[in-house]
Amino acid sequence: MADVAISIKNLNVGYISDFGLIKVLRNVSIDIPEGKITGIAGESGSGKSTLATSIMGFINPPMLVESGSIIVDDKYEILSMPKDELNKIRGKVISYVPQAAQNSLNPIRKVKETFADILKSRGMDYYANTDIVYKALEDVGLTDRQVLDMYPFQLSGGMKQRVVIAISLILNPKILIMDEPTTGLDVIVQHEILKLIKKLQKEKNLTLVIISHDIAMLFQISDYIAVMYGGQIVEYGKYITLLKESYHPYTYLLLSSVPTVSSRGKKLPRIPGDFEGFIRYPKGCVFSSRCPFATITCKENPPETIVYDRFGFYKCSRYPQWRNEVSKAYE
Ligand SMILES: Nc1ncnc2c1ncn2[C@@H]1O[C@H](COP(=O)(O)OP(=O)(O)OP(=O)(O)O)[C@@H](O)[C@H]1O
Repeated sequence: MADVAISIKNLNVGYISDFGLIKVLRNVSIDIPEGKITGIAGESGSGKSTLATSIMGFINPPMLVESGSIIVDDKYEILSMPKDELNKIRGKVISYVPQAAQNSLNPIRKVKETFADILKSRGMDYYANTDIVYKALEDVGLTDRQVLDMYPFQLSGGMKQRVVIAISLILNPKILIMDEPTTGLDVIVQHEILKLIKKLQKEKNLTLVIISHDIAMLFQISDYIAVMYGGQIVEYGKYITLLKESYHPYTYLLLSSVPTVSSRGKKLPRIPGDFEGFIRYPKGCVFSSRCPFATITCKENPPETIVYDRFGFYKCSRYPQWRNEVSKAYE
C-alpha cells in the first residue's frame, strides 16, 4: 500500500533464555502511515525497543523472530533480507536513533571523525562530501562548524542529540525511528529537540516513529499513537481520537494519570498492580488483571482486534460499556 511506510503483520518476537524462548511481542500488526509522526507509547518493558529493533532488522541472539512480516517502504521484506542488503537500506531508506544515542557517540573521536566513519561505511569520502555534512548540521541548528572539531564531552546534551539526529538523516532516509529522543535531557532542551524533530519531519516529509514512555510528550507531537502493553499494541489511532475517546481502558488510565491544570487538586486515577511478566503471561486480555473494568470473560478470553479505520484499532471486548463505568470507578 503506497501510503503505508511500515507494514507489520502478526509479528512474534522473543528472547532465548535459560527458561526457553520468552515471547515478548505477541501478534503485533500495524500499518504506519507515510509522512506522519507515529508515537509508540508504553511503560518500560512493554516491548517498544524490541519492536524498533525488529523493524530495523537488528535481530541477533538472544533475540529471535518466531513469525510475522515487516515490509518497509512497500518493498523491503525486512525479515527475509540478507544482512548486506539490510545494511544498504539502513540510513538511506530507514534510519534509527537508539535510546540514549547521544551517550553512545565515541568519546575519543571528534564529531567529524564520526561523520567520516558513517560516510566511509557507505563508500563516501568525508572531504569530498563536506557540503552534505554542513547541510546536515545546519538542518539541526548547528551552524557553527567548529562543532566538527569537538569531542562529545565538549558538547551539551542537546548538542549531542542534534549531532545524532544529523548523522541519522545524512543519507536522506524516508523513515526515521527514534527511541526515547528526549530522555535524559532537561525540560527546556527537551522542548527544543521536539520542535526540531517536528520541523525536520515537515521539511523532509519524513515518516517519523517516536518511541517513548512519556505519553504526554507523544500526544504533543504525534499524528498517530500506538499504545503498547505487555508486548501487544492494545490501541492505535489518530492522537485526537485517543485523546477524546480512548477505546482501551489502559489508554484512558495512562492519559488520566498525566497531571494537567484542570486536574489540579483532584485525585488522579492510578493503574493498580504490575504487569505479570512475559513468563506468566495472562491467558485472556493482557491488561485484565489491572483493569478496573475487567470481567471474568476478559480474564479468560483474549479480545478480538476491532479495526475501525485504516489506521485505527483497539483490543477490548468491553468497549463501549466500560466508558459508562468510569464515573462509578473514579468520579
Ligand atoms: N537482550 C535481551 N535479552 C533478554 N530479554 C530482553 C532483552 N532485551 C529486552 N528483553 C526483555 O524484553 C522485554 C521488553 O523489553 P523492551 O526493551 O523491548 O521494552 P521497552 O518497552 O522498550 O522498555 P524500556 O523503555 O525500558 O527500554 C523486557 O521484559 C526485557 O527484559
